[in-house]
Amino acid sequence: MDLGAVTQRSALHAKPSGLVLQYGTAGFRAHAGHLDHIMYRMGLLAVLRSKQTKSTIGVMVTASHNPEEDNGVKLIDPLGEMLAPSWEEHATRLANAEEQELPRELVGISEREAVDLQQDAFVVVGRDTRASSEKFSQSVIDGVTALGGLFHDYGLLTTPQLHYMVYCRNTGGQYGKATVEGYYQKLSKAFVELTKQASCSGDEHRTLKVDCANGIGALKLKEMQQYFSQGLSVQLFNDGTKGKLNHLCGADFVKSHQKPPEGMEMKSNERCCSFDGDADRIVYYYRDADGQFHLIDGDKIATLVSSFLKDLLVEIGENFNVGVVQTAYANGSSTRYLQEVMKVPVYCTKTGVKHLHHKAQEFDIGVYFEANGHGTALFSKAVEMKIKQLAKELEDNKGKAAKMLANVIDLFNQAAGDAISDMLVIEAILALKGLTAQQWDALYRDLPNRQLKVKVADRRVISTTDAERQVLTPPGLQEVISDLVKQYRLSRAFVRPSGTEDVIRVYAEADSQANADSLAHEVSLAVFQLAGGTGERPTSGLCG
Ligand SMILES: CC(=O)N[C@H]1[C@@H](OP(=O)(O)O)O[C@H](CO)[C@@H](O)[C@@H]1O
Ligand SMILES: [Mg+2]
Repeated sequence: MDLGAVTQRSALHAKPSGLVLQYGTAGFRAHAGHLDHIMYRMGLLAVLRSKQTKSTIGVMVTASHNPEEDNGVKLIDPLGEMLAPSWEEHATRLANAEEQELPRELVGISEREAVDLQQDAFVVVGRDTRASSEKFSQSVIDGVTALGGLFHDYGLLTTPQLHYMVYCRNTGGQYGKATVEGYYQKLSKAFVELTKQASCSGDEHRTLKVDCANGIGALKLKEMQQYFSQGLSVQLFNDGTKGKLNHLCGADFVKSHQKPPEGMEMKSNERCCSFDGDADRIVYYYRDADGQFHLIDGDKIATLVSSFLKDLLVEIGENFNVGVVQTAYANGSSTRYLQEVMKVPVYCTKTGVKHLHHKAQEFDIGVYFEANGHGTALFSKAVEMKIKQLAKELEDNKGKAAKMLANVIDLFNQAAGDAISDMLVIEAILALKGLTAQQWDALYRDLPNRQLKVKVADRRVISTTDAERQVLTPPGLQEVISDLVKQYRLSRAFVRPSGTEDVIRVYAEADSQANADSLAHEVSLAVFQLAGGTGERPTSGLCG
């Protein structure tokens, strides 16, 4: 390791004194002014991880749905997955080390992780459309080359596209070609094949309105649309030509405010969807004939997808085990519908896609979605091979179903939740089933719910268990929450420290919106009192 080069260059990427950042649920995120040294150091860390795993590692520069002024960075592990937890700790240590400590930290990580320093390293880099992202990707590359690593800079990519590239590169091209063109072709081919099988009753040429959050999704969807235009026309809004990234638009805005994005013209009963700023989340929505807005979130996407997959499995007569993975934020109605009506086993994990992804890998077919629209479906290798073989062998309706399944497998991005891939999956399913957005929405009715945020002096005072549904500390808080919940019908509430913001998140649901709001408010007050709230006491009627 040429530690001289590391030190020399680190002076060009100086750490602001006193700044402490943590590798959280989605890597590092902060105001862009605080991040240059982090980028450089993540380039260094990616080299060590690449040497240790003898694989290509990804580094994505993005802050997803956060404001334009922020930025962030995360590492992508060999199979397109989020960075392993023990390396998250290394990332945090490296990020916070003083400059003169850097060489020692790098040696320490290499020793602890038994990194073979003679091994070559290869890192792929991608970035979103933020003004600071281009310069930051250069800082990452500075870190990579300081440790002698080789790299490929993909430039502008959606986050899931970079996950896909990493996965392709580390599986010898079996998963697909590791180019943007390869991604477009693989997904579009599967989509066009699928929609050819649809009877297209009524809606001969399908159209969809897409709010791209003024982000990278707009650029990539514009490039890609010619590949799938046979099966779907997309009309892009908030494409970045005028508006500001994530400002009053995008999947996070629509989900948390439960209203349409600015800048989109919605006619009644038109199917619309929103991506977030790095295009790894998607939510759908429509306005009914009375002008009322209806959100179709990640829970309903998981329901649509798993019911479609189950029907196809019944048709071909295969009894694979299908599981759905959610977090505590999943609407109670969705969990009940999946378990009681669809008879699908449902599991709850901690928030953050890495937890859902790992759980989903335990099934033959694992479908996972966060309520906010981040998710995908995973198919075990054995299942994938079996289905692709059946698609060749079976005939008639069974053969048709097996071919559909084979195409759906290719259409999902199994490396990560992906707004573009999920959009095409959903559009194909709706076309094949002849469903309108309203009919999809009518599968079950969401329980009214409310999310709030509470500021506390130190959010680590709240610890949780049972997939974040129960509070362990501070003492007494869980009892208060349980008592409050008992005072409402069909109610549920939990609190947890956010992994991406310095707040405690409060979630409540109940039989009416007024009751969900009131329960969320009372729980917020309990958090404020028992967990060291700062600033103003929570007032009722606040939307988190
Ligand atoms: C309630 C909620 O939506 N939480 C989000 C948010 O995490 P927090 O730990 O709640 O801040 O950001 C994560 C990363 O994007 C995402 O995975 C997660 O679902
Ligand atoms: Mg995102």
